[in-house]
This record gives sequence, C-alpha cells and structure tokens, in this order.
Amino acid sequence: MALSPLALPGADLLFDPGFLSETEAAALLASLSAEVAWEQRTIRLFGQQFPQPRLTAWYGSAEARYTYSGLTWEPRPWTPTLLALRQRLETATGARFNSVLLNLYRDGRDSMGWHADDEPELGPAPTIASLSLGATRRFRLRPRSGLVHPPLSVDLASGSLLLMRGATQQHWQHALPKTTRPLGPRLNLTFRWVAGSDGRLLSFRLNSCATAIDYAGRTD
Ligand SMILES: O=C(O)CCC(=O)C(=O)O
Ligand SMILES: [Fe+2]
Repeated sequence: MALSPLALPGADLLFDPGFLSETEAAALLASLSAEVAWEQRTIRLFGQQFPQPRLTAWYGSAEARYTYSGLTWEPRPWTPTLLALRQRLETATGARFNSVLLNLYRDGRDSMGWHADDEPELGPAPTIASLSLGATRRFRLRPRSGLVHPPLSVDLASGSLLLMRGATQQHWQHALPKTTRPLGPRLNLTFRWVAGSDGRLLSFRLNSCATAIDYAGRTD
C-alpha cells in the first residue's frame, strides 16, 4: 500500500495501514521480541520512581544520545534486522533516521501516557516513522493548548506505518491508552533523527514547558 495524508489541522500525518504484509509483520514481531534487549525502565515523577508500563529499548548510531522523560539513553548498536528496516523506511519516506525507540506493550494493561515527542534533540519539526507489529491498539491524538479540535483515534494494526512530521509535535500530543480487551503483545518502533550531543539544536527548543507525563502503573 502507500502512505496517504490524515487530515488534521496543525499536523502533518501520513498513514499506510499495510506497509508490511501480515506475514512479514508477524515474522518481524517474533524476531524482534526475541533479539531485542528489552528493559523496564523507571520514570521519575513528582520526586517518586514508577516503573514504565511497557518494555523499551533504544538502538542507533553512537551519536544518537537521547533524553526521554528525564532519562538519558545511550543507544545500543544497530542489529541487522533493525538496519534493514531503517533502510526500508528511509526509502519509503525520503527521511533519514539515526535511531529507533522500541516499545513492547505486553498486553492491554501496558500503555503510553499523553506526550509530544518534542525533546530538543529531535529538533523543531521532527520526522518520526512509527511502525506497529502485533495486536491492534488505538493511538490517540489531542490538540495542545492554543488549538481547539476534537481528538483523533487511529487504530494501528500490525504492519501499519504512521509518519509524523512538520509541526505535529508542536500542536498535538499523542498517547496509547490502556484497554480492558484481552490482547496479545504489540511492538512499536519509532525511527527518529536525534542530533548529536553538541547542543547544536538546543536553541530551537520550542516547547520548553511540555512534559512527558507518562505515569500509568500496571495494577498487577
Ligand atoms: O506505541 C505507539 O504507537 C506510540 C509510541 C510513542 O509515542 C513513542 O515512542 O514516543
Ligand atoms: Fe511519542
């Protein structure tokens, strides 16, 4: 299939519900679930530590150091599987990526809270390619202050590709809510370009007061 625009004011979104075939997506889910070094990180919020309600991993080129929810991550080196995927996504999108954040939502109790990917390392108008594998989950978008618009829901099925570009992160937040539906695991990869740690992009920080509030503990 092909990438086509999702109409949303102040955002630049492209969506391909079938970027990978079902078979390809299932094979990739199996290999990445096994070969990725998954971790459950903790997040500091209001002076307390909480386990993130999902497993994560960060891969990329050495310069792609990244600060996320108050944590600094050194990327693990690319694996052949991730490099091949990056190549494919660069060809399909015309963008360049030097890193990928992987999230594994083990079941419907795993989630990601409302945030925008507006860390200074990503620059003012990041292009983020989000590839989903496994269980279909509902991805929600809501406007940030200054924009009045109803929220948008997009069901991200296995093999789908969502491209967020331009001012999307400045005007919109997104989240992956919990669900009580019995679901298998879902793996999401967000390919990004992260500027080096020399601070080149710091002056472009536009949303300095944005918070990546991500507290949503599992109840088990
Ligand atoms: O799992 C998803 O679809 C969203 C992931 C996300 O927003 C992120 O990694 O920043
Ligand atoms: Fe995000």
